[in-house]
Amino acid sequence: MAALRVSFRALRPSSSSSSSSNSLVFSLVRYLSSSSSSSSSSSFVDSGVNLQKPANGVPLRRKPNGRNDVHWVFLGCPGVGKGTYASRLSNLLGVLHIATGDLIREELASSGPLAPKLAEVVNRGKLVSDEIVIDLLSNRLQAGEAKGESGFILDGFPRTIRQAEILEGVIDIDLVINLKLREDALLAKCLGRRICSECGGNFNIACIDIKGEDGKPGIYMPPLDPPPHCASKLITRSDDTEEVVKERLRVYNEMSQPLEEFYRSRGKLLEFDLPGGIPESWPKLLQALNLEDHDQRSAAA
Ligand SMILES: Nc1ncnc2c1ncn2[C@@H]1O[C@H](COP(=O)(O)OP(=O)(O)O)[C@@H](O)[C@H]1O
Repeated sequence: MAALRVSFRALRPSSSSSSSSNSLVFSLVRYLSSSSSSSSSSSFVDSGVNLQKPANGVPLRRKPNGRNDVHWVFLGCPGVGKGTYASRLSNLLGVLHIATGDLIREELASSGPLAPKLAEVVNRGKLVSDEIVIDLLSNRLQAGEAKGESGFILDGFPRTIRQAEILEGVIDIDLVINLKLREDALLAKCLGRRICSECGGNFNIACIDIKGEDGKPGIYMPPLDPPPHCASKLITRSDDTEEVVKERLRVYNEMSQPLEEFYRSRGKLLEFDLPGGIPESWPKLLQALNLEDHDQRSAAA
């Protein structure tokens, strides 16, 4: 994606001291071993209804060097588009996008000592242990910090209350965006997912067109087609089979309510119902976050 410029219509000053990524790295590990929990919450965002705007503007902190220092989390079912929107937002804001699913897949591809154990868990649609996920996340943050990276959007973490408690104990998460999509579209979205084995680009060949009925609105999500040079190199994730996706959806639904409540009760949850595909949803998500994408506006002009 081309570099994007962004204007912040509503900046809030930093409201509480938050640990640096460095202390997060070590604290994550320390917290895991002590397994204690604490919450350092400061309420930035009203608990939400659909498309509710943060009452006081989106919680962005601008560092003296002009970089943004956001600590955001994306929640949402498999197939909802967490990766797509987290990646777009991280480009827009100039912060890291860290997807624990990607970290796990990198570990799987490395054929390291953890790979066989991970493959067995992931390919059954189960959750990897908190210990392993936190270890991978800590390593990623540590590598990022060595390169001077700061600010992040987490995608796929936390997934359990324990992970949320550990994270909350070590860093002040500003905002949790909970993406939602009707159940009947999720399976199709997962099964339509394709990755270019060469460039790593993510595409979706599913065309979802669900008509409205009984007063419920329909939804149209066009495919996200690969460019011609990727079309012959598409692969499917090994856990995107119908059986495994159904298990992942079941596991997600089991864990999601307490997780949502965890963040709702801290005033950090922004609920966002996807109204359709990317062209329809992206501008509305930006609107809900009180952000502007200049490139998109000039492209539309
Ligand atoms: N935070 C996490 N805790 C435990 N397991 C995880 C976590 N994040 C990812 N995983 C594992 O990686 C798999 C793929 O995750 P992800 O790429 O986020 O896909 P999706 O959201 O579509 O299920 C999950 O099914 C799970 O096995």
